[in-house]
Amino acid sequence: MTVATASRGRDGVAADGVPLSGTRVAIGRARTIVVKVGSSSLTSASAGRSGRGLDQARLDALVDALAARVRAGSQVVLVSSGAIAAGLGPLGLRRRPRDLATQQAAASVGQQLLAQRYADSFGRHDLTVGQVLLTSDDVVRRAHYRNAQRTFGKLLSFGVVPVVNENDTVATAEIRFGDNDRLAALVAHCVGADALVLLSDVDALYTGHPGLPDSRPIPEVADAAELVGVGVAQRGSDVGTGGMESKLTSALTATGAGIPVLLTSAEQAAAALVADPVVGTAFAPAERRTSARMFWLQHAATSSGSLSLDAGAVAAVVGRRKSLLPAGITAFFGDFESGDVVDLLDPDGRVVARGFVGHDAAELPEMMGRSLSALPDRLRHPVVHADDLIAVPSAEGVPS
Ligand SMILES: Nc1ncnc2c1ncn2[C@@H]1O[C@H](COP(=O)(O)OP(=O)(O)O)[C@@H](O)[C@H]1O
Ligand SMILES: N[C@@H](CCC(=O)OP(=O)(O)O)C(=O)O
Repeated sequence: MTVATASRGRDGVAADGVPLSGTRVAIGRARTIVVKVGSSSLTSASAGRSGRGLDQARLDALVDALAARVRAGSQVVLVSSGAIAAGLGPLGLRRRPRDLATQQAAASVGQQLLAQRYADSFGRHDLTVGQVLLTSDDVVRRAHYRNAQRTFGKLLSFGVVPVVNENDTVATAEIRFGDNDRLAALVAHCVGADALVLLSDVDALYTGHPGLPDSRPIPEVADAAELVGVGVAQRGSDVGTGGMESKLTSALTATGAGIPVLLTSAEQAAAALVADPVVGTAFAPAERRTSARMFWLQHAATSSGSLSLDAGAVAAVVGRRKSLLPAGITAFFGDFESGDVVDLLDPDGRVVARGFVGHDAAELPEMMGRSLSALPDRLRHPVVHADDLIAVPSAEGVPS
């Protein structure tokens, strides 16, 4: 694994003379910044009556750092986990429940507490917060997405700090994000953020699990390819859900949309949110920003069906960015029409790309496995054109 110097944008020099990558300079100067904090960073064992509970000192320290950034002229959106963790104590639960109904009950109680704590804490800085609870429907459906975008815009124009969480209480298994790391990347895109800061209980991304003696922090990630070989544990902490894998997926989602990302611990929030942040791991934005249409296709849209590809078609579509031709399709599922969104599956059934399909499902039986030249004129065009296709990023190749 290489530990590269990510320096998209102009490099700089921190106050103490340390050279700063362009990514870090951009994060330090971001006008609109989305900050995500995980449950483990807002709770502690000592703060809870039975299990972990909301830790007011930790929450206040985070809010102080965010308020300083607002005072410095930035617009800040906070994506905060912690509703379920905050609800455990009041319900007499010792640990995070596994079943959805009890998680929802805990979130209902905990979100209320969390929102009140944030309102009080930001109030110390004369800042007003606005609660925004989202389900995946709010980003999957374009009209809802634009509605959320307008709401964020209005809140920010009033100088309000939006505090976002998943609407756990009403989200059913089907419409759940399940982890706020992904939600934070989508919110960053939605508000047109200039930077995303992911705050967790670990100070950086490490080459392996931070508990292992050989693991070393990675200061800069210039490209997703550098993550191959990095070891991540899939499970999160006892109170969180995501784990490091979901943070990497979130970081790659944001950088793919041209948004630089800083990953560090909530304890370093003050150092992460100043002008020249030297802490944590900085992920450089991709050189080419994904268009809003393709970002939506890649990360948010629900698919109407799927196409199974043979290995050659996967290599052509994902590796060489070619159009998907009927010869490489081995099966299809769903009743889609031309223009609908479909998932493209590799021979192991993993989603490797998504696209706007160019044919109705009813046309495919006649086309599958055949070359275009063997088809009648009306069917002689790609099943998914290269311009309508996007590979799905994953933190795969990142074994646990
Ligand atoms: N390669 C790695 N680098 C850093 N942390 C890792 C790595 N692999 C696993 N982790 C673990 O991921 C955890 C953070 O995930 P999680 O508990 O879900 O955080 P949060 O509640 O902040 O979302 C850390 O506590 C750390 O032990
Ligand atoms: N929406 C849930 C948090 C889910 C989640 O992603 O948690 P975490 O891994 O701590 O960021 C809650 O508020 O409890």
